[in-house]
Amino acid sequence: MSNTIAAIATPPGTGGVAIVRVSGLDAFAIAAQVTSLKNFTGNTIRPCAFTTADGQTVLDHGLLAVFTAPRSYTGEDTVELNCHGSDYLARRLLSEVLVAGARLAEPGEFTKRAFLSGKLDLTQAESVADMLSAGGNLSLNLALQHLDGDVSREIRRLRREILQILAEIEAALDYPEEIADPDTEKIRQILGAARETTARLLADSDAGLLIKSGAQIVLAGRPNVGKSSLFNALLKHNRAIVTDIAGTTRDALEAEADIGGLKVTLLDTAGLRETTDPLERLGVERSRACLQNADLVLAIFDAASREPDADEKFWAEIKHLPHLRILNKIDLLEKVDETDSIPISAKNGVNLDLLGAKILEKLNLRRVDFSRYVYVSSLRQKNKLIQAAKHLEKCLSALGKTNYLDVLAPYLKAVAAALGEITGDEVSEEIIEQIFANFCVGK
Ligand SMILES: Nc1nc2c(c(=O)[nH]1)N(C=O)[C@@H](CNc1ccc(C(=O)N[C@@H](CCC(=O)O)C(=O)O)cc1)CN2
Ligand SMILES: Nc1nc2c(ncn2[C@@H]2O[C@H](COP(=O)(O)OP(=O)(O)OP(=O)(O)O)[C@@H](O)[C@H]2O)c(=O)[nH]1
Ligand SMILES: [Mg+2]
Repeated sequence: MSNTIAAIATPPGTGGVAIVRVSGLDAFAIAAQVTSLKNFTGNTIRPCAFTTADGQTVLDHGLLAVFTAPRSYTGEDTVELNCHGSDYLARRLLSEVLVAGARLAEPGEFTKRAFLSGKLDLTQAESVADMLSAGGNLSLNLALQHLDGDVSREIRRLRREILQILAEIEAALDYPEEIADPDTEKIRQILGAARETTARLLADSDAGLLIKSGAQIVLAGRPNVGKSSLFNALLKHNRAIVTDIAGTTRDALEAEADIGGLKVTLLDTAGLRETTDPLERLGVERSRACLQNADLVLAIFDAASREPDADEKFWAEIKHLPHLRILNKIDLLEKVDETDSIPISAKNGVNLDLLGAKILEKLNLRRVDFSRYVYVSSLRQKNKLIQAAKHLEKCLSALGKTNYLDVLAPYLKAVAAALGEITGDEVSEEIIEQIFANFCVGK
């Protein structure tokens, strides 16, 4: 099987430009067959003709980007055929590249090669997929932090300190005559600091995971309180039908919005009330199902039409869920005197920025600061951190009980192994396969 891989790197459909990527030992030989160029100099992009593999028929006039190993994304010789952005043309060029000797890349295989050649570590490689799915400024900055290697640097620094202690203990064990036991107090200090760092990383990982996945926010309330109006206002377009008839929304409506840089899935639901209308009742059932999966429920009340009993009944359903209380239609009031709710007017767009800030605060994302902290953002990384923290605890408790430092060695090794799996410094082939299998073709 050829070692040289190829794929279309751009999405299907019509666009300005489409890119066919080719990476591996035969990349230049293949490019010589399917282009009018014969010499390939690294870090150049040149106009040329793209042809069939037999060189007989011109298919397009485009640009060829050339990267010579190891100075490329994959670390291998790479060419990128930049053709006119036709789906057909890109697929045709890819098939000529395959005729010329490449094989189709597997999902994530370019990035996997970048990892295997040491261009990216595992947290960086994982972040490439996160860059592609970033749906707001927060998730973009989070992915970028991983891509820049900030997370790896912090994890590697921790791991180096653990390995250093391990080395000192083992040296003293191997050469008891010449090398003194390392200082217990110093070890305690280093391990204590490592415990603090892992605890901080774990505490912040929920923010990282939420930023990456985006939050599910459900708009709930009695009929006619203005759920659909707020839905439209947050989306900045009139997606949902708004009328003054109670029971307008039947099915749950779902749409993506950007709230303070956070990617959010907003769900507009049918107003919650007892009803004999079978259609409306199905809608109410759906509303209740949505509530259970919400990261946050916006519990909306109507400032102009309070119905204490009905409001209380609705509130009883919501109050045990993560929620914000919202008082809508404040434009109809002379003065707002409720302090436990966020006063807004969905219709006039009043206080929507305040609502956005409160949403971020409620989701614990208000203090996210990429310039000061790193955020673990995958369950895989988080689970490894939990393992590292567990073994660190064992080290610290053993350290309190004995002066024989060699009992620490297996725990220290386990900490280092868990940290090494995060960055990919100690990782099995199986895990690597699993990570890259989730990528798309061409990445
Ligand atoms: N056309 C194109 N655009 C792209 C990519 C790509 O592969 N091709 N990328 C793919 O995701 C991203 C950019 N990532 C890249 C990272 C490193 C190198 C690279 O050639 N690095 C060399 C040379 C560095 C240099 O000359 O300064 C190296 O690291 O040695 C290329 C792309 C986004 N845009
Ligand atoms: N004055 C005022 N009217 C509002 C405001 N928000 C919504 N309304 C009006 O309230 C009525 C109901 O609004 P909707 O957004 O359809 O309410 P809903 O909660 O989705 O209602 P259902 O789907 O029936 O449960 C409409 O006539 C809106 O124009 C507001 O902030 N101020
Ligand atoms: Mg509605």
